[in-house]
Amino acid sequence: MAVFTPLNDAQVSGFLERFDVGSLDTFEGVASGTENTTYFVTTDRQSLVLTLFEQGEHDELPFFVDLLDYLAEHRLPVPGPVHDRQGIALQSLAGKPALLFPRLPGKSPKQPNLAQCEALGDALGRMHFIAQRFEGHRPNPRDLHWLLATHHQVLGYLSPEDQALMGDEIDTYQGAFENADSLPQGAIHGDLFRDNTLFDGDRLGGIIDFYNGCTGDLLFDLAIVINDWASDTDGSLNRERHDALLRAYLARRPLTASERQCWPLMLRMTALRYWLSRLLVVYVDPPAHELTPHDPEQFRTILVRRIAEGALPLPG
Ligand SMILES: Nc1ncnc2c1ncn2[C@@H]1O[C@H](COP(=O)(O)OP(=O)(O)OP(=O)(O)O)[C@@H](O)[C@H]1O
Ligand SMILES: N[C@@H](CCO)C(=O)O
Repeated sequence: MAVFTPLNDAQVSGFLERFDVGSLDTFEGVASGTENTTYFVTTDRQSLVLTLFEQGEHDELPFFVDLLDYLAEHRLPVPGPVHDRQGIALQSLAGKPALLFPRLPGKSPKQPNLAQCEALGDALGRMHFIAQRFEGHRPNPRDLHWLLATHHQVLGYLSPEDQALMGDEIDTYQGAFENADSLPQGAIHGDLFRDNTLFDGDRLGGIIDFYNGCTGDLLFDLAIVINDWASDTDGSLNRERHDALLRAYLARRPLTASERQCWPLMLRMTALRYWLSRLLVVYVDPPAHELTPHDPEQFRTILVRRIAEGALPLPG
């Protein structure tokens, strides 16, 4: 369902001629994905991914290209965009902005094992370490300001208890984060769920889908990852996955005192960030296609657990 723009053989072959990647063998639309059109393309030389951008702010695409270039240059497992014969990555095809990527190996883990959690923690720690020196800038579109400005849109769909829960939480974050010492900032992925990683066995083949990438608190990114990778189905933290991921991360980038202090609340704020974004998809801005939206309740459950149980001790 992720082929919003159909392409024919002539369009794809003509497109590939702009690059030094060989000539077209086959191409097929990719069914997963919800926002962009994605094709797997094979040439006589390599496997590639062609993405056409269907929505979003197209003037932000250079930020994503620069970030992926930068991370790939630093040997992070990300798909560095292929540049054409003139050195340009960002293209146009069928009237849409288009990028060509190497196809990375592996598939997304639904239930990551401890070696996979460790591999992801290590890569994220390395990524955050070097991302602090990335010079591009894009404000975090899903930070506390966004929560404050947007949550009113869903309150009318919630029970009185959930309205109070959401409102009280946002008040708490405001009080705490606005008075906290500043947190280390850098380029962040912004949505590093399991389905945005590819694993070949225990080896991390790649981190993909950087289109929520932005400049923000590194801790925000880490909390998103822990809530997705280390939550059990009842929302509570799974100590083994939590420790495997964080031990590897902290070996690459230790947290500051201020980050350690903010950690329990950051886990709550990023849980609420997804509760809210999923509620917006369900009630306010449903997508034009028939894919089943992600369940907001899952992140309400995680939020309630984090409030009741707090964070686990950081390993080491
Ligand atoms: N470089 C790559 N290597 C291998 N597979 C890829 C690559 N890029 C994308 N894919 C595959 O294409 C799918 C869709 O890509 P992507 O996640 O970028 O699309 P999207 O429409 O933004 O989806 P989402 O719903 O995750 O936001 C991925 O789930 C993955 O299977
Ligand atoms: N990772 C998001 C969807 C893509 O932005 C979610 O689970 O709600």
